[in-house]
Amino acid sequence: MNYGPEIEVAIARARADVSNLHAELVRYGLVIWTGGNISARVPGAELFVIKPSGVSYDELRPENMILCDLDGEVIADTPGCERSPSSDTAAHAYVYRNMPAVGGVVHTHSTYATAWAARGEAVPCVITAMADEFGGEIPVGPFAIIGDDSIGVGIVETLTGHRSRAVLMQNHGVFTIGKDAKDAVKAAVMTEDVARTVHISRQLGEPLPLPQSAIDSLFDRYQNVYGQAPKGAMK
Ligand SMILES: O=C(CO)[C@@H](O)[C@H](O)COP(=O)(O)O
Repeated sequence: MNYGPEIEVAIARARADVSNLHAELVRYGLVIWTGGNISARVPGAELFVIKPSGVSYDELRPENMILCDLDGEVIADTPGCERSPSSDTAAHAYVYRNMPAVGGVVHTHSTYATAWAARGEAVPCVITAMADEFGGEIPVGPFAIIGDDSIGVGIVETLTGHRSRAVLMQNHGVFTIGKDAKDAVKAAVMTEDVARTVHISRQLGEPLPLPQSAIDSLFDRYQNVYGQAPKGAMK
C-alpha cells in the first residue's frame, strides 16, 4: 500500500512521534511495565498510528508502531502489522472518528490520577495550574470494558463540550486528547501532577475554591498567550 509522497511522509512522522513520545510516559513515571498507550492521527488521511499491545517500552521503534484505519483495523502489509495493536485501538479509533479536532490520544494508569478514578471522583479545579491546562475540573467518565469502543464512547461523551483534555475513566485510569500526540502527552503529565497536588492538599484540609472568573481568565491566558506559540484550546 502506498498513499503517495505527502501521506507517506505524514505516516513516517506519526510513527516517529508515537514511538518517541512513549519515552515521555516513562520519563514522567506515568506507566509501569507495558501499561499505557499513545496514538497519533495521520494528518490528511483517515489513518492513525498506535503502539503494539503488551510490548516492552524499550522495544518500541517507529517501524513497529502500527498503522490503522479509523475503524481501528490494522492496515495490511505495513511495517509492524504482524503484531496485535494496543488493546485500546478501538477506543482511540472511536475518538478520532467522533472528535475531528483530536490529533492524539494517550492512556495511562498514573498513580494519583488513577486513585481518583478508582473513587469515581473528579479532580476539582483548586489550583492555577489546573485552570491553565484544563479550564476547570478533570471529569470522570463511565466504567467501560476494555477491548471494544466502549471506552471511546465514554471519552467522547465526557469530553465533548468540556474544556478538559483529560478524563478519568472510572475504576480504570486516565485518557487524554490533544491537538497532536505531544499535546495529549502533556495533558497526561499535567493530569498526574495536579491529581497528586490536590490529593496532598486534601490531606491538609479542604482546598479553597478558585472563583470561576479566575479559572476563565487563567485558562484563556494559558491557552492563548502563555509561552512562545500558544495553539489555543481544543475546539
Ligand atoms: O488498561 C489497559 C487497556 O485500557 C491496558 O491493558 C494497558 O494500559 C495497555 O495495553 P496495551 O496498549 O499494551 O494493549
